[in-house]
Amino acid sequence: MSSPKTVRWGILATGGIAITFTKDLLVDPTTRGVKHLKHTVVAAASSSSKSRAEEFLKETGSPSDAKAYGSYEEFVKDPNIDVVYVATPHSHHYQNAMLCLEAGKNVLCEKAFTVNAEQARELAKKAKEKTLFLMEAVWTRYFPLSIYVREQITSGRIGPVARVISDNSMALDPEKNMADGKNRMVNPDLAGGALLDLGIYALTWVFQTLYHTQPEKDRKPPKLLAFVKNYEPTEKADEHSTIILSFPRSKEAGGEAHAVATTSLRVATAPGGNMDTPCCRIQGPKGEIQVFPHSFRPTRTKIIDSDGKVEDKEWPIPGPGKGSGWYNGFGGSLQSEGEGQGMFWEADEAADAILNGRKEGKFLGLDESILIMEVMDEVRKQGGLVYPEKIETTKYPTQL
Ligand SMILES: NC(=O)C1=CN([C@@H]2O[C@H](COP(=O)(O)OP(=O)(O)OC[C@H]3O[C@@H](n4cnc5c(N)ncnc54)[C@H](OP(=O)(O)O)[C@@H]3O)[C@@H](O)[C@H]2O)C=CC1
Ligand SMILES: O=C1OC[C@@H](O)[C@H](O)[C@H]1O
Repeated sequence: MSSPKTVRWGILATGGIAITFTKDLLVDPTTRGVKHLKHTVVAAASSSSKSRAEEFLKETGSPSDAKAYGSYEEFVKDPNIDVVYVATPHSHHYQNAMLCLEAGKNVLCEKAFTVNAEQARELAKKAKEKTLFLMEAVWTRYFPLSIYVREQITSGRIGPVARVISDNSMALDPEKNMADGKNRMVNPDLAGGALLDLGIYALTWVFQTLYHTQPEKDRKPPKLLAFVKNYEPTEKADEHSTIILSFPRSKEAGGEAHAVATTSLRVATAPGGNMDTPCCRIQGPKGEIQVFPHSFRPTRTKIIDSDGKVEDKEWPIPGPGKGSGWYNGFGGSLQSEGEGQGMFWEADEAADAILNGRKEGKFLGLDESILIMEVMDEVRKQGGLVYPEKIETTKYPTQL
């Protein structure tokens, strides 16, 4: 077998998820059975200072010759970078990803892809114009667990999916943990709120089971009805959103299917850390597939056939040894020995695409990312949630 090809990553921003992702990236791919590619980190950039980027490279165990930059603009000029991982808040994705694409870099951009669908369309257009790879980093889609669930659906195990109930909620106690309103989870200037941060996963499960499993030519956008409750102290970020969706499908494909997607930063899918309640139920006439929390990093499925037979499966995330641990998304990293976070699977997909000349993600292409942004635009429209113009704009460059 030929030796593995190495893909050279640049990390844009040095916050919580950038640390977690980079540690996962540097886990030996053979520990998860990947032999044809390797990842390395050649550069990192911090908008705060060059010294922060240096500290980040040390903290993540990046190679000692990786270059530290104190400016994103300087960083994107580095000729050694094959692909940039964009790890800034949602508000900044459009400007930062556009900066990378304009500089000729492939991009893996954190979720939510952008603030609105128009920005997502502009990024897709630019990537196409420059023949570059661009993918929204919805890591969960690349979990073996997700692949298995989609295969169970397409193989007809539960019959045509009739209904999906999906929740991603975390009781973050915002008054206690985010009292000054500056935290990215509640800060309107950073496109905060449950919908874009957590709701995207509730929608991910709806879309990857009801939409992505359909043959491409049969996929149709859903109609929806939404309710949004704003977080009172800032009034411009949602504390929960509830979305009812109806997916049109041909009679042969099972006819119209329904979904309910809920998200909250006030109440939890797994209250008190109790993981026994499914975060997603995928229901068909021949049975039900249940996925257990958290919906962004699930590690258990249960399939209950209509005759009552139960298949309960655990999906441990491979290590080895010290993985990145479990990042709770608002300032802390809980180290768990032996497990990775599971972000390496999306990194493998991005690297594989780049090595093979593919321009989009296999399990989440740009059209689907754009459609999900359109759904979130509609939810915000129905709920009256508008972000500041400077982060909704498609004008590039805009100083944020
Ligand atoms: N896939 C997943 O599991 C997760 C994904 N995320 C996503 O990752 C992104 C970042 O989240 P997270 O890492 O938790 O956020 P953090 O606040 O921890 O980090 C964001 C980083 O972005 C940079 N940045 C640039 N401009 C700003 C600004 N005006 N305000 C704040 N930060 C800025 C900073 O890095 P610097 O100073 O170095 O430039 C900062 O450290 C979000 O899109 C979020 O949705 C978050 C958690 C989990
Ligand atoms: O993507 C995410 O997954 C984990 C959550 O805790 C975090 O807030 C979110 O950004």
